Amino acid sequence: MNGIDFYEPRVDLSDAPGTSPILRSWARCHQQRDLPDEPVMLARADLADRCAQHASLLYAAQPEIETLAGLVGSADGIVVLTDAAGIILQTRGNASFLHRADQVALRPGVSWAESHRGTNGVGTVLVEGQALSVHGSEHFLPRNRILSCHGAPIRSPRGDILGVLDISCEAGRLHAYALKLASMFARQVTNRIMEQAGEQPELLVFHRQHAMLDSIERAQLMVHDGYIVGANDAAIAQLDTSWAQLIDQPIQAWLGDGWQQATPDTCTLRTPRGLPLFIQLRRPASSTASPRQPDHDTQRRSKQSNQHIAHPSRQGHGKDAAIATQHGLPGIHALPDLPDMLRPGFGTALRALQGGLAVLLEGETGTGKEVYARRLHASSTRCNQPFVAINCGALPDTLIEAELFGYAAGAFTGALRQGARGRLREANGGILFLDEIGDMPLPLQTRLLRVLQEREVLPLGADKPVPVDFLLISATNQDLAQRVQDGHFRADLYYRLQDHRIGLPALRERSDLRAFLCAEFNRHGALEQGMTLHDSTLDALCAHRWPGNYRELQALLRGLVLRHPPGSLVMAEGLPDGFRPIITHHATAARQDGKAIHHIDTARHASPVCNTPNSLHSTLHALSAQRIRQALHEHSGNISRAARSLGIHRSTLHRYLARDAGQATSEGVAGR
Ligand SMILES: Nc1ncnc2c1ncn2[C@@H]1O[C@H](COP(=O)(O)OP(=O)(O)OP(=O)(O)O)[C@@H](O)[C@H]1O
Repeated sequence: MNGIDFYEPRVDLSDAPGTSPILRSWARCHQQRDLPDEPVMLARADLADRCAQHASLLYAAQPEIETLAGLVGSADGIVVLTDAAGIILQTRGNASFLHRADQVALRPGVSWAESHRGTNGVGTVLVEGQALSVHGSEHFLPRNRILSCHGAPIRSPRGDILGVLDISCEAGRLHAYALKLASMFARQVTNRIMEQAGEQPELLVFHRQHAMLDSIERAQLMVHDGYIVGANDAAIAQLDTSWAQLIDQPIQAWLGDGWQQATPDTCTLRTPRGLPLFIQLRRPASSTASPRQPDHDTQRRSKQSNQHIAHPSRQGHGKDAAIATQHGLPGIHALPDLPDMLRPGFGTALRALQGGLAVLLEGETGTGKEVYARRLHASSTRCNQPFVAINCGALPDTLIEAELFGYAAGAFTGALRQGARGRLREANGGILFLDEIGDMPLPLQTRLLRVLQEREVLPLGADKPVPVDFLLISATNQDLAQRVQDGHFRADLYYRLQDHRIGLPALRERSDLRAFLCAEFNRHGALEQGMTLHDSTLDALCAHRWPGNYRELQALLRGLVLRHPPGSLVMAEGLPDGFRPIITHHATAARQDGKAIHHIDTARHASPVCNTPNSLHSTLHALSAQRIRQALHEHSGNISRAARSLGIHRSTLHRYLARDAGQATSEGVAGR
């Protein structure tokens, strides 16, 4: 049997406790009285949510999983990928062993956290924070002793544990290289996250031996504005340091001035500690600008804002402009998807609209009323005709009449010589969308009612009305019936507008909120940048009220992606003010086929992640809050300048402030 040794599992309990990870784990399991008898598992829908949450990990790990499955599959083994809570996201490999593994619940959706499955090659790796093997009888639970497991933590470039890559096979059939393989492939996942991070930050590769620069042993550093924002474990080992000491430090402190000379061609440098290194710049921050221009952020921001402009789904949605006309744009595929709960009624709404009924969209601000109206337009037979959107709340009183109804030549001083058609006539043949209709001034309501009843417009100064043909969609975030009662809105217009009413649900009412938040986060660039929302962050986001609904969400996600370096595990403390971290000890109810089985204690299992070196550098802890406040004061609140004066990276100061705010908030709550 090539490469397979027979292994006699043995646990030497005579060893002093605490000397081996396996013994420490057994001691923990003995202490824990409520180790569950049955596997703790997620319902299928919850597993799908979990996979959406960890899409960037699954995406980055796929090549390794495929290659490894091919390797270990021939030796009757399987590859297992879990998240940082120990929940299996994916298994691949030998089909007959997959079947056997299924019998011991080594399958997607099951938690292999140590507190659920005892000592094992996933949960114990998470608690110990290191790669290790658990052979046969070393498993705490007798039923798992048919297994040999070799697990290695997958780390984010900032050192947080994102999950475990595990190779499992039958006990007694141990591949001699399994643990080394798992560790190498886990590192390769981190490397890929670093390499996939787009143009920025810069990526430096180094090693003491030239030939190793292209090997899996190569050290990698991500550098942003001269600060280290990510490292793989080979870099940590070669620099003989830890993530906590390295991250957010000036690269100069570790590699000296020589790093400035790094180019795609190999060069050499000597670190301040005298270590000679071969180094290459694998990814310059920008292909056009000099790699180390300080203005990277400006470039990044402008790239984002260009995307913002170019993204068709965001075109013409600005609420600043009172009026927007679009001819057949954007296409339906460019618009955000409708929430599931709105889909069944969409066809009816479209038929009603095309049949000439006035459609009224009601919902809080930012619930997607304009998106819905644009979808109706894009799906209608008038999709190639104009879509004229008028924000009735933003029209200046003086211009209203002329803008909406148009005017005849020479109608008033300053008027265009040839007159103006007015927006209502511009909608001719297409769709008129009256947004924030509840804010329309009363005199205008009277004129609008006449247009709707008679289907003709009388421009200012004209003596003959002009026929118009448009379909009407109105939208409001107010209680129109109440506005009528209060005398602010004409009752007859109110009834004329609502032949067909549609209520748009608030974001917080979405039943698929968790999965939706993950999907939107990925859509905003998190997938490509290897970013993951931590459980605590998702809990806080799901508990938020979202008064600004989708608009607020889009702004938040854009900010999160911009403020965190690629490969980040985004913790709740990294959320802005107002998103109070919620600590849930029984966050996810795990169900299968509708019946409750167990609670998966996500907060508890996430704790190994929280205990790993985190993003805040230790020198920052030493900086007193007062010094930070003083620096901010001295630089009039300018974060970049304050951070520079403190000698830390801007993103670090942002995270510190967010964390500080979070602490202040929870202290405030506790103090009440
Ligand atoms: N289902 C959705 N999924 C993702 N994003 C969405 C969704 N619906 C709307 N959005 C986004 O939310 C933002 C606000 O949408 P929209 O302008 O349609 O809301 P609104 O209800 O018309 O707001 P207001 O009441 O303030 O006029 C837009 O950027 C839009 O792209």
